[in-house]
Amino acid sequence: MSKQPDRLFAEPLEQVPDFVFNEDVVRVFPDMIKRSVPGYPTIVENLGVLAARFAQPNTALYDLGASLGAVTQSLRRHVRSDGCRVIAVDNSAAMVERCRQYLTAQDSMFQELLPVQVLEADILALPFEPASVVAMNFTLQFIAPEQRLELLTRIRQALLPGGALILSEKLCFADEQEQALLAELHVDFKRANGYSELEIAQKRSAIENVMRPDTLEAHEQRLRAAGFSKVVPWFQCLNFASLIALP
Ligand SMILES: Nc1ncnc2c1ncn2[C@@H]1O[C@H](C[S@+](CC[C@H]([NH3+])C(=O)[O-])CC(=O)[O-])[C@@H](O)[C@H]1O
Ligand SMILES: O=C(O)C(=O)Cc1ccccc1
Repeated sequence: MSKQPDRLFAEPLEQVPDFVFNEDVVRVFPDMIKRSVPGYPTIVENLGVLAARFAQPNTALYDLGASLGAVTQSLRRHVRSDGCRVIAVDNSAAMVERCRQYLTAQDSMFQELLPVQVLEADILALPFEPASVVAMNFTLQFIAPEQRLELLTRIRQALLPGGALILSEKLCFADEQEQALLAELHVDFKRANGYSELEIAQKRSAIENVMRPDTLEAHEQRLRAAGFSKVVPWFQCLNFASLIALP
């Protein structure tokens, strides 16, 4: 399970292809996400702490768009409720294969971890079991905008009273000046983490057609339309934020 530095966009590409979660991305993903998403380690660790408050005995905890299972591992480190199990879902075969290897490694290092099931599936086509916690850590932004409300509505219907959806996303901003400042500060963050101007520019064109951020206000409105009664932002670092949505 070698972890390599992300150099995917280091050399000039004649045409930058759309970003896909393939084997090349899997090999560098832990490095890529840490160097690209300000606050990512803090969000992942605290997601487990937050989840422990909402988790209820004998229920499912979902990690939707689990990638390599960083959130699943955090849930398993922090949630102590009896009879809970984690269902990690991702539609990238390459991610799922490596995620299973990481979770097997976690199992061999710790005792009495929550049982976990890793599903290779499209979350848009997945029937949800009753759940006390649903985590979507930077996944909704990759779902086609016109499908987001229906997905959130199905998640809301699966959530048990007292449970929560924890939703982390890259944000955009209606105010031009705020948008420009936070986008520039995000580029500064990437530079400070060793990405070149070329890497930053090529990555930007790779993700522009596949990752579509919303404003905080759009998230709040849509979560309410999906049936959530309360939306509580608990973290923001530059243009990346995480929200707790209560049923
Ligand atoms: N329709 C879909 N169904 C299932 N999975 C999907 C779908 N669309 C995209 N994905 C998956 O969602 C994940 C998004 S990454 C999540 C990081 C992780 N949560 C982390 O906390 O480390 C975010 C990022 O790379 O910025 C990828 O693994 C996709 O394959
Ligand atoms: O790199 C970026 O600019 C991002 O916004 C986040 C990201 C992180 C990992 C994969 C795709 C997008």
